[in-house]
Amino acid sequence: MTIRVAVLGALGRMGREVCRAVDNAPDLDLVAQLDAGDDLGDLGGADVAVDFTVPDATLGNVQHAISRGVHAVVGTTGWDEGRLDSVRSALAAAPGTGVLIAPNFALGAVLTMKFAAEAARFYESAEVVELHHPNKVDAPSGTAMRTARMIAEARRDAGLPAAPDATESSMDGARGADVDGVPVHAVRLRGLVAHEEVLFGAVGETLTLRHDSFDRVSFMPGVLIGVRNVGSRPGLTVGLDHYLDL
Ligand SMILES: NC(=O)C1=CN([C@@H]2O[C@H](COP(=O)(O)OP(=O)(O)OC[C@H]3O[C@@H](n4cnc5c(N)ncnc54)[C@H](OP(=O)(O)O)[C@@H]3O)[C@@H](O)[C@H]2O)C=CC1
Ligand SMILES: O=C(O)C1=N[C@H](C(=O)O)C[C@H](O)C1
Repeated sequence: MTIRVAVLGALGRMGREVCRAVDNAPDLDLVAQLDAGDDLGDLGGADVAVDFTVPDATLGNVQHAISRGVHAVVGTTGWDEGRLDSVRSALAAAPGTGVLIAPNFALGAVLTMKFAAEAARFYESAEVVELHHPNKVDAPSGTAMRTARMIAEARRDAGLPAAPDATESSMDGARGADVDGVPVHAVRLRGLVAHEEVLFGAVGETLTLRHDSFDRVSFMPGVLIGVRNVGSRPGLTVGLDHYLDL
């Protein structure tokens, strides 16, 4: 059966790539390409809406899709617990509808988060460095924030104390953003696409996990997994790892 797909943010860097990937998939039909200022209407009669827009717009877009019984696959960043709760409330009135929100659709990035969560309990120190193209509007990246939160949760579960840090005075920002107790540093550099390093330290050793997306095509296999499966996963799912049974 063909799945009809609407792309929101279709003129953006990710949206253009998603339109190409959907166009090239024999089992998918690209029925709507919508961008800022467009009336979302009935989303072109889509079964699934894919959202790569901006943090300020994505919640409204998802609520619009849910209100029409259209499943949603969302890569846009800027989600916090309050916004996720709004999605859950909207879904309560549309029990058959599925929403997948994933901060990163690159398989290597999903694995990096998983490996980071596994490694966290063995190390005294952990920090995250994310590196992106300079047109990115948010910092830290959604991926880095999720990685930091997964590390923090694993550290708490293992009963680890705060990582040692004797810094008494520093310039603003020098120690990065504090995400659930894990320092997260953001680099913006021409030439980059999307990259992340997770640094772990213990006495006498370090472990570095690194993932690089050199091209936005790297996100497409994950997006298509989302599009093909969201219809059979009602409710809200956060993270592509759940669709991969990791
Ligand atoms: N989960 C993942 O794997 C990935 C997630 N991302 C995230 O995806 C998002 C988009 O990234 P990127 O493509 O680089 O950004 P872009 O700025 O290139 O694209 C966003 C597009 O959305 C449009 N837009 C703005 N508001 C609306 C609206 N209300 N409805 C429809 N379209 C709208 C923008 O139009 P205009 O420019 O006119 O405002 C623009 O064309 C970011 O949050 C980014 O972090 C990025 C890569 C991978
Ligand atoms: O804006 C981007 O480019 C990216 N955004 C996502 C994020 O904030 O984590 C995913 C990836 O890092 C690329």
